[in-house]
Amino acid sequence: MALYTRVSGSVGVITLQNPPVNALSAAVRQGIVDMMDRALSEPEVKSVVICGQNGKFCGGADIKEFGTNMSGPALIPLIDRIESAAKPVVAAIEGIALGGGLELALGCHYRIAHSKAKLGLPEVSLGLLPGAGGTQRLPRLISIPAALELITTGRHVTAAEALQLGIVDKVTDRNTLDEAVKFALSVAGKSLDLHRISTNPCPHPPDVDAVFETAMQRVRQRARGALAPVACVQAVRAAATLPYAHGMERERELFKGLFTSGQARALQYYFFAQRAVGRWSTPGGARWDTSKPRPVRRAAVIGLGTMGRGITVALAQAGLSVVAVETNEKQLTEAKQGVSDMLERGARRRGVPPALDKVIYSHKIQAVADVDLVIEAVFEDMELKKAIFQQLSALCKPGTFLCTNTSGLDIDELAAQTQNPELVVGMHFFAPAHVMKLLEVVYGQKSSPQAVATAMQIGSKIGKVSVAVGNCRGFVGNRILKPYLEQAFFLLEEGATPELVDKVLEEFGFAMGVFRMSDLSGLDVGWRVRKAIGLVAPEALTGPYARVREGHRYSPLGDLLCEQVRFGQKTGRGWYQYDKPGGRVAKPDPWLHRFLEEYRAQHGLVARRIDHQEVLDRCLYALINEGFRILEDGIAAGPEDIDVIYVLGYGWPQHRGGPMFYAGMVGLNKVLERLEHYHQVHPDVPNLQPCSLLRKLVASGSPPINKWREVIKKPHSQL
Ligand SMILES: CC/C=C\C=C\CC(=O)SCCNC(=O)CCNC(=O)[C@H](O)C(C)(C)COP(=O)(O)OP(=O)(O)OC[C@H]1O[C@@H](n2cnc3c(N)ncnc32)[C@H](O)[C@@H]1OP(=O)(O)O
Repeated sequence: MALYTRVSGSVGVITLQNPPVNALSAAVRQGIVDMMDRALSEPEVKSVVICGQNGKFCGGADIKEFGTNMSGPALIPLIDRIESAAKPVVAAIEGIALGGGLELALGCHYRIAHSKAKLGLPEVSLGLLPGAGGTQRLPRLISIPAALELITTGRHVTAAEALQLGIVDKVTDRNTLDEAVKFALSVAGKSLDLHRISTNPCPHPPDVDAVFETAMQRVRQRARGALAPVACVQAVRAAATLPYAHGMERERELFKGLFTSGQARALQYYFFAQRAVGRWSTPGGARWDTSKPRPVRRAAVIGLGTMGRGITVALAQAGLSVVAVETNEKQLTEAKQGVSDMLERGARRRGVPPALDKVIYSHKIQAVADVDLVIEAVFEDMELKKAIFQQLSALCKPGTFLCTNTSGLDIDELAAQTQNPELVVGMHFFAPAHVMKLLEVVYGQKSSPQAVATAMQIGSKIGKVSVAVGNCRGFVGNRILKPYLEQAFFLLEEGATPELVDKVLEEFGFAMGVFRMSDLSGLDVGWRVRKAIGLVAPEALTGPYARVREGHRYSPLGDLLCEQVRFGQKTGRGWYQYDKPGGRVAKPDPWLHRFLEEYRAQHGLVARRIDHQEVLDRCLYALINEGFRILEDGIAAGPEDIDVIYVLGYGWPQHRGGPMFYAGMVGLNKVLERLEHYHQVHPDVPNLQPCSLLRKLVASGSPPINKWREVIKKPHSQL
């Protein structure tokens, strides 16, 4: 709803009231209409101010209303009514003016913002475009190139940048409402002709066609199949080429197309999923709302390889004091330089002083004695990690949380090395650790609720989306990755090439196909893990057992490449070739094609033509099937956890919501039917055998994703 008050005798103040972000629900829209009528009809009122309750102007349309039978006044006529009012209307922007909230402000004649406010049109990240005149008013106000950039990226701008761009008229450090009222008094009775943005012409750059062509190329490249960014460019083009009324028609038409799209549903699901993962729970009954984190002032990082350096930077940038330990003197010297460079680069980008003084370096593990939390980030070797956990347990002050950045080793085995296993949790970062938004917080059998809560809180403090998951080999992300990789290898054995598989996955929207990704992250990483668990044959096997492990089909292709020191980009050769070690541009490699032919001949495999659909089906459905197993095992509390992990950590396209959401979109019965088919063709591949939770869901009538937890019936259900 909206509240109306009169201040200073002649200013009508309309306050939007809809916590937590004053979203434009039906009740708020109705409130604005009613209060505007009142303000315009009271003869004593000479000007109007619109503001939001609790220091937030407006977070835009109420996303929870999308997909329901929307009632109440429509936003476009409401904004038009404000703009055409005969009395000046001033938006007093505190906190946020986003999406429909900024569009509402653009309908006002003036905008005053607090210096800490953020403004933006982020609809593109919800699969939409600004559909209440934003695509037509913003270019008229700030120019086509600037509007294109903001609308196609959804970027939030600071009040200072908004002032520079011309989005707001004034920025204040004082009480925004008081300033807006003063301003409203000063403009009462003045002509509003130049302040009705929709009546102004859209300023044309001389090379307008080139501007749109470049913008379209850029969004198509970045969008990887997403519809909204493309529609945003088309809508802004309408502002540049059509009169306002026709531009609005075009905006409405494009908005309608997006609003009902699967992509918009997926992105809106993903928006809420990212928030839902914060309401974590464990099968033991620990929960986000009953577990209190302990404050962490000083942390330590053990091991300053690539991951340890990134973690150090992430912690220091968030203001934590860090003791960075590396026992190898040469590595320590390099790490000091590397961490300092990263901190300086990050500080330059963010316009703040570098947090160099937050990091103390040491080559002695004893330096951790006084910290509140340690993150071990040494080489992925269980024996080495065990030894370190024994040392940490003896050296650290009582109560220090001991965390490991392992990407898949057993947390309980590490916890068992310590005197206080309840203090041990996994904190699995993704490379580069100071950049990637994802953190898997892995609880073991004995992890205390406080340890989980503390790791989750550190995650949010350093800007990560943290997901609490159970302990199993590979946790959630790497466990799901395994059957996906496995299918990709099998497809090569059967006749595909890395180029074909990658092309299909990239067309689906993955940031990178599986083989290009593997070359980037290094083939040797998985090889070492496979060796440690006894999957890699000590010498080249031939005959029927060469491609079988533990009674199931196994592809040694990755191992064979590693034996040739083809580790990917770092060695200049992997599934592709690169112009030099460390090169980035993947080129098809005739050597690899010959190698595959010889391999097939050696193992009596006959290459067949593999179509795109089969590549997609087998890679994605094997992955999704493992996702259902993870839910069944209670390793993830709900499908949102898996989806957020896969989007943020593994390049799954956001506009497809995540693998579990995608399964629901495709239809669970179709996923089941395809898995049954492929398992029949490949009975020696257990990962293709449909999991019983998937069967159970289909038998329950394939409920929507927000009802899956009722079928899973795990104790830590949150939905
Ligand atoms: C003809 C059609 C006309 C107009 C169409 C207009 C389209 C739009 O306006 S679409 C909406 C555009 N707005 C946004 O995209 C903003 C989305 N929100 C955010 O980015 C952030 O929430 C934030 C506003 C920057 C606040 O961030 P933070 O302080 O970190 O809090 P959160 O945890 O993110 O949010 C708190 C709480 O609020 C819920 N929420 C936020 N925005 C909305 C919204 N627009 N509608 C409904 N609910 C919203 C959010 O989900 C959180 O609640 P949970 O219960 O925890 O999920």
